[in-house]
Amino acid sequence: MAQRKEERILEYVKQHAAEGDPQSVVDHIDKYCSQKEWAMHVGDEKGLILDQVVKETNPTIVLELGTYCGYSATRIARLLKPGSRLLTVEMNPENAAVAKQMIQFAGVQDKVEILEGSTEVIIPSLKTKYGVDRVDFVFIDHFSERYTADTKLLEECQLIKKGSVLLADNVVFPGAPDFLEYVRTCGRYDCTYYPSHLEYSDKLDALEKAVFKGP
Ligand SMILES: O=c1[nH]cnc2c(O)cc(-c3ccc(F)cc3)c(Cl)c12
Ligand SMILES: [Mg+2]
Repeated sequence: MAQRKEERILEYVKQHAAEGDPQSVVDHIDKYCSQKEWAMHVGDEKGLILDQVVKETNPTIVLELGTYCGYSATRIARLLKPGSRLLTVEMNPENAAVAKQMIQFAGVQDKVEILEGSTEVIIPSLKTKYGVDRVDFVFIDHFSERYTADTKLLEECQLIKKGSVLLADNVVFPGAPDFLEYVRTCGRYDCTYYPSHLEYSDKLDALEKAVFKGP
């Protein structure tokens, strides 16, 4: 029996999902985490909203804050057009190791790069160290206490441009009240609220989309 829950999830996927099939990986993580062990993936219900926003944005460069086991990285990467890429930031090295294997098993490793470290250090290095000019889509799903600071950092580093889409998870549970206040009142974002439920639960949660209108 693998020691950590995240390793047990990976083991279950490797034993039951179809290798090279990202949808199968996503479906099996959802199956395991709804039936056996709850885990903080964006999940199937909010995942459908994520899918819809990714499809309507059709991004070339995606930034994800909070990789965890690679569920949403796999979910997003399966929708990306050829030549596009997803950079995902994870500060927990054990989670990054699980995510790397999950993404590899799903066969989306050519589109996904895992950046290990904290967002406040990595975001300012994206242009110089990772050759990023602008990001088209940001999935914010790390720590709600960092949502506002990292959004301001993306603006200050000129990593988002007019039309860049931010999509934040957990704006109801655990909640990100200062983030909602900021994007809804600073005057630089067009915001949309998507009510849903916490992953694998009937607790209320929601996603907030904030489209940047420019500096
Ligand atoms: O920390 C999180 N980062 C990114 N997504 C998260 C998420 O989707 C859910 C939760 C959560 C919610 C309720 C609960 F009882 C335990 C955990 C957390 Cl804590 C995070
Ligand atoms: Mg989340």
